Amino acid sequence: MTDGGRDLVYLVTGGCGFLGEHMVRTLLEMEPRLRELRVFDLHLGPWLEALNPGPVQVTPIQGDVTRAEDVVAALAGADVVIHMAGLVDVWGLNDPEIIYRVNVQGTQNVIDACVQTGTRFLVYTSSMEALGPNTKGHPFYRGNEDTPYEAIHTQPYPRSKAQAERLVLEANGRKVRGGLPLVTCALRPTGIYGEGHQLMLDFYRNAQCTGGWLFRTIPASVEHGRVYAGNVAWMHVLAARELGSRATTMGGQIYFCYDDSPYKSYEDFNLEILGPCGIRLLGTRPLLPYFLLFLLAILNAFLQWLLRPLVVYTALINPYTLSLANTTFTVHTDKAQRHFDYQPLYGWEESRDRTVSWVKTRKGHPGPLPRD
Ligand SMILES: NC(=O)c1ccc[n+]([C@@H]2O[C@H](COP(=O)([O-])OP(=O)(O)OC[C@H]3O[C@@H](n4cnc5c(N)ncnc54)[C@H](O)[C@@H]3O)[C@@H](O)[C@H]2O)c1
Ligand SMILES: C[C@@H](CO)CCC[C@@H](C)[C@H]1CC[C@H]2[C@@H]3[C@H](O)C=C4C[C@@H](O)CC[C@]4(C)[C@H]3CC[C@]12C
Repeated sequence: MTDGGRDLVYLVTGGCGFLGEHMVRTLLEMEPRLRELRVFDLHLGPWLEALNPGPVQVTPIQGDVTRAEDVVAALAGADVVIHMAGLVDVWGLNDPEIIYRVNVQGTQNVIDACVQTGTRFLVYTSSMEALGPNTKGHPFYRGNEDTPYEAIHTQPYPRSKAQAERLVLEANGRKVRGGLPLVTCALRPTGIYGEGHQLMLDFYRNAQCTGGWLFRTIPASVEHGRVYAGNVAWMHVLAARELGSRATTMGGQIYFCYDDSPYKSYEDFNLEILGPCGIRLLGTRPLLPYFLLFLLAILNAFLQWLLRPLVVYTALINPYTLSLANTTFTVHTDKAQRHFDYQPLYGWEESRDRTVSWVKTRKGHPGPLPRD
C-alpha cells in the first residue's frame, strides 16, 4: 500500500448525474483506500473542479459509454468500476434505439473494457424497473430479491435496464486480463430522491404556479418505493468495497436499495419533502376519476406521435408513467445487510431534512437550473 493505505483507483461512469454526484462525494468521504477517483461522463459538472487538490486525485474524463475506445481508455489501470451512466427516460424523449445504445451497449462496453484492461470489480446501478412494475399493474408489495414477480417489459427504458442487468450478472466469473475472474453485482434503487432531484423541483415549481397547491391524482393506498440518494451511494461504496473479499457470496447477485424512507404513495411521499417548503396537497382521494387521467395520458401519447416529425412533445403523464405511479411497488429486504453489512448512512429524518433544505435553497430561482 502507498500514501497512508490509499492504493485503489475507482471509475464512476455517469459521475456527474443526480446520483453520480452523490456517489462521487460519498466515495471521497467514506472510502479511505481511494487513491484516484475517475469521474466519467458525457457532460462534466463544474463542481468537480473544487474537489482538487485533496487527499484523493479526482480525474474528470469527458467520454461516451457508447464509444468502446473511450471506456477502455478511462478504465485502464482502474481497480473498480461503478457503472451508473444511463439514459433515464420514461417520457419518450429519446429514440428507443438510443436508449438501447447507451444503457445496453454502453454496459457491454464497460464489461468488455474490464476484460481487456484487467479491472476486476464491477458494480452496476440497475433499477427496480429491471423487474417492475409490469404493465399488467400487478402489485409488488414490500417484496424482496426472491419474491416471484412477472416481469413484462414493453417500454425501452425498463427493458434496457433489465437487459443491461442480465449482461452484468452473466459477466460474473469471466476471466479478465491477467487471468483472474471478474466479480460483478447489480444494485436496484427504487425511486431516488435527494439533493439534485430535478423532478422534485419540477413538482415544487408546478405547485408554486397554482398558489402552493398540488392536486391528488393517485390513491393514497398505492405504495411507491423511495430511497435517499446518499444511502444509494453508500450502498454502492460498501458493495464495491466488499466484492473482493466476499466474491463467492456477492458475485452475480442483485440487491434492492433500501433505507428507512416511509412507504407512501408517490404524491404523499413528495409532500413529506414539499410540505415543509410550503406546498399543500389537495384532496384525500384523487380529484379526477382514473379514466379521465387515462384519457389525458392517451392524448399526450397521441400528441407525441403526431408532433414527432416537428418537435419532441413530452408530458409528465403518459400511459406508462400513469401506470407506474398507480401500481404498488415497494421493497422490504435485508439482503444487502446480510451480504455486505449495509446499514443506511442517513436515517429518514436526516434524508428528508437534507432534501428539504436543498429544495428551499432553490426557492426563489426562476426557471430550470443548471446542476451545480
Ligand atoms: N433517478 C432514479 O430514480 C433512479 C432509480 C433507479 C435507478 N436509477 C439509475 O441510476 C443511474 C443514474 O440515474 P440518475 O437519476 O442520476 O440520472 P442522470 O440523468 O441524472 O445521470 C445519468 C448520467 O449519465 C450520463 N450519461 C448519459 N449518457 C451517457 C453516455 N453515453 N456516456 C457517458 N455518460 C452518459 C449523463 O450525462 C448523466 O450525468 C441510471 O443508470 C439510472 O437508470 C435511477
Ligand atoms: C400522476 C402524476 C401526478 O402527480 C404523477 C406522475 C409521477 C411519475 C412521473 C413518477 C411516478 C413513478 C416515477 C418513477 C419511479 O419512481 C421509478 C423510476 C425508476 C428509475 O429507474 C428511473 C425513474 C423512475 C422511472 C421514476 C420516474 C418518474 C415516475 C414515473
